[in-house]
Amino acid sequence: MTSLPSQKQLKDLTLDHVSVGYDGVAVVKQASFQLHEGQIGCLLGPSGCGKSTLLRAIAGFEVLLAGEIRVDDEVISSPSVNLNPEHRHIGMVFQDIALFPHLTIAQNIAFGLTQWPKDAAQERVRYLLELVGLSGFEARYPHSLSGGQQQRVALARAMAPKPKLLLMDEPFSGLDAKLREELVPDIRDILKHEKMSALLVTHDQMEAFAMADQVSIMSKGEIHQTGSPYEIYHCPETRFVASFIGHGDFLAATVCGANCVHSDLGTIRGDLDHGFEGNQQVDLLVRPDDILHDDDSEFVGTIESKFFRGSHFLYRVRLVSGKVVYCFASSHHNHGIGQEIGLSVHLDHLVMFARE
Ligand SMILES: Nc1ncnc2c1ncn2[C@@H]1O[C@H](COP(=O)(O)OP(=O)(O)OP(=O)(O)O)[C@@H](O)[C@H]1O
Repeated sequence: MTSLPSQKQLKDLTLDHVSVGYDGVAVVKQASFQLHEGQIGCLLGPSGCGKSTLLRAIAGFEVLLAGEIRVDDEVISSPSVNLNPEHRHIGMVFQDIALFPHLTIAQNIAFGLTQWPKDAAQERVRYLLELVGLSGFEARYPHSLSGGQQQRVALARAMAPKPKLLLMDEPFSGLDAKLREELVPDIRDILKHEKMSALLVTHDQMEAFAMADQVSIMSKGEIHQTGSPYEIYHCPETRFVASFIGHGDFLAATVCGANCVHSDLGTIRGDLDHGFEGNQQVDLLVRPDDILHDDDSEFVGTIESKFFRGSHFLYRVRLVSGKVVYCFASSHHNHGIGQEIGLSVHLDHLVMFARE
């Protein structure tokens, strides 16, 4: 596979205390993060938290109420600057794909290449068709392609003019789960092969983790944390991040010494780097994979409901204290609702927050 000479690539996208809103009311507040050359970033958060609004502001479709957006050292958006979207060299891929139905696949991909010499445009289309695995489809029309194939064409079309940055708004949400699972790593590989900087919007954490180098977690218009998927999962900085990612629950606990807490599920040990003091009341983060079904444990709970997940069950268990936690158990251990099971907690690193 040959690569055409690349044009000037993005060094840094910087969002500096960006506020965006409608009718003067901010729905994105003081958002800051940086995306570096060749990185894939992701805005992840629940519906209505402001992800698309922020993406639209980066694309130039919304005027900022406050803050700055910079590409390299150039301010492209601020309350007094709004560089025209066409001059930002930013490509976009949307959930609804929106290919031109009356154009062939090759014509769709060539759509943004009208300024290119004919030969170079044809070579670019040929290269991209090969890159997205659709060589031989050039003369077909969009309606004759599957949803996944159409989304590959949409990606090729957005990448064709070699934008500095690619913005992707829920690009996989119209596709079924199986197709999504195949397409997400493929698209990541394509972006990485092209060294394309990209920013994805999604509310699906598995998609975010599979695709992105860096994830920004948003809630109610604010970015709570930006970090690698590993940092976000293992070192959540706010309660929201802790509970939003990976079904986190909190156990009431009391610090009982260096690297140890007492809880409803006994004494739990693990690295503790938050500087909490002895006897301090805390909420300890536990996830379903931290709590194991353990017949030998003296700590028991009552199964309130259960969900079959193939290789394992997810049990919802009420502890003696009344607190509800979730735990995984092998699907060979099939317990009934109302039954008591023993539980033990296994944590390497204690993530906790001072009790409010
Ligand atoms: N054109 C608009 N005019 C007024 N309010 C809007 C407009 N577009 C979005 N909003 C509001 O701004 C808030 C953020 O919306 P936004 O679409 O950015 O969220 P989101 O996180 O992308 O949500 P989803 O995942 O559901 O697409 C919501 O309360 C929404 O109702």
